[in-house]
Parts: sequence; C-alpha cells; structure tokens
Amino acid sequence: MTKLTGRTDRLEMPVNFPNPAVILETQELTRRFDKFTAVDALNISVTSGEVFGLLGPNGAGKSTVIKMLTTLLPPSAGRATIAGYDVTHQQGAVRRVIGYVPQALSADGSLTGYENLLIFAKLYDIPSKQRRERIRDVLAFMGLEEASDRLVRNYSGGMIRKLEIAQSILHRPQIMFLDEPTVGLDPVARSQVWNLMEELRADYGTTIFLTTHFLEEADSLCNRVAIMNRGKVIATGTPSDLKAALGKPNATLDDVFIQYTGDELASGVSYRDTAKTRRNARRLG
Ligand SMILES: Nc1ncnc2c1ncn2[C@@H]1O[C@H](COP(=O)(O)OP(=O)(O)OP(=O)(O)O)[C@@H](O)[C@H]1O
Repeated sequence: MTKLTGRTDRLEMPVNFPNPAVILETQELTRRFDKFTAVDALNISVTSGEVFGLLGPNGAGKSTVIKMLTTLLPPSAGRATIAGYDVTHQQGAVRRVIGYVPQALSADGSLTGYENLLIFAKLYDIPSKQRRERIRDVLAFMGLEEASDRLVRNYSGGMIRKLEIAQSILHRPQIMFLDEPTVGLDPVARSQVWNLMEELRADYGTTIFLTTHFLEEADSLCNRVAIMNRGKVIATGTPSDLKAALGKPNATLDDVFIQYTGDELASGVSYRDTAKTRRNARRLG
C-alpha cells in the first residue's frame, strides 16, 4: 500500500481540551425538526484511533447525527466537540480536522478523478504548490492512479467510493465521518473500501466514525458500536461485549440489533430487506 506523504497543517491546540484521547464527545446533543425529535439527547464519546459504528434502522437519526458533527446542521440543544472544537461555535476549526463522505454521491461524473480531487484540494485550501503531489499521493493510496484521467461517470461504484474517500482525506483529517460507506458496492469493492479504512486507521491513527446497515461488517471492523433507535442511543459497547450480554451461545450482532430495536421499521419493512435492497442499489445512473 502506498503511503501518504506531506505534512499535516497543524492547528493550535484548543483551550478546553482536557483529554486528547477523546476526539469526539457529545453532551445531550439534540436535533428537532418542528415538533419531531430526530436526535434525542445523545451522549457518546469516541477515543482517538477508534473505529466507531453508529447502527440503527432507517430513520433512527444516524445521518442527522453525522450532519451535526460535521457542522452541516446546527443542533437544537446540547453540544458536541471534535478534537476539542465546538461544532456550533468553532465550525471552521472542526472542518479542518474532519473528513466527510456523505451518503449521497459527492463526486462529479462529468469530471475526471483528478479534476474532482483538484476541486477538493482548493476547497481545503491546500497550497497550490502542494496540490499535485497531494492528489498523486491519495490516488496512489486508493489504487486509482490508472483511472485518474478518466471521466468519473465511467468508474465502477467501488472506484467512485474510493474517489470520494480520496477527496475526504486530501487534507489529512484526524477523524473521518462516513455515512453508509459500502452501500451499493459488490462484496469485492466493499472489502477493498474496508481495507483502505483499516489502513488509514492503522498507519495514520485516523479515527473512523461511520454508519452502516451491514452488521457483520460492523462486527468485524468496529472497535465499538452504538445502537440507535428513534433518536436515542439504546446500547453502546464492543461488539463482543454486546453479544456476550445477550447470554446466548453464538449470538451475532444481528441478534443484538433485534433485541434492542425489534428489527421492525416504521414502514413495516424488515431491516434485513432494506439492507438487501441497498446492497443491490446502483450508486450512479
Ligand atoms: N430536514 C429534515 N426535515 C424533517 N425531518 C427530517 C429531516 N431530516 C431528517 N428528518 C427525519 O429525522 C429522522 C431521522 O432521519 P435520519 O436521516 O437521520 O435517519 P437515519 O437513521 O440516517 O436513516 P437511514 O438509515 O434511512 O439513512 C427521520 O424520521 C427523518 O424523516
């Protein structure tokens, strides 16, 4: 695997950063849409270098949490800090230390991979002299060098996902937020994406915060998970602790999920059906 080079631009250490090991912390974080409470007094804490999975049925509030943590949506109440920076009052500083791969497509199909990365390099204020090298580095890290001059509309779903991850790591974030990073990918592409994220965590200590519907995947890759339902976190722990707490032999994370959420969506469609549909979904046109 190609290593990323170059120096991360350092930010001043924020005041009020009591425990550098805790990179993300929320206190009673809440988001309401009119009278509906989508995220209800969320309290979570993520340690630097962890892979943390937020699990839950459709509509549980996972994307809303990610949008608040990435400064895209203001909280209605409570607070959250990333690397000690407040997501409401220090948005610029938060944005410099995070990478975000949204659920929706974030690459432009009418541009080449290189051109997409150039736009992000400019957005992230990477000095013009460093842009070419940074882009070359991330393309190599993602295994996309060969495809860099091809239009993204001709990429496979897995290649697009890799490009989107490449876009989000150009500025060497301390923590990455990924909303359903492997949805719509075939098993080979899914495992490639996971390997890349594992590589990022292992080699650069990047903290990974993600949502996923694939419980098996979460089980093998997340250090800790939180299960959310109807806006509230109802269980947090390591996958093995959560499984052991069920007290039944060979319990899976699916069993844990069913125990806490009832495995039923508001629409009556089962969780597994939805996960399967999304698995089969095509991500681009
Ligand atoms: N802008 C909005 N206006 C009104 N309601 C919203 C808005 N955004 C989200 N919601 C509602 O908030 C709830 C949580 O939505 P959210 O997208 O966070 O869930 P989710 O757990 O990410 O679901 P999925 O797994 O389907 O992505 C849902 O009931 C959704 O309809």
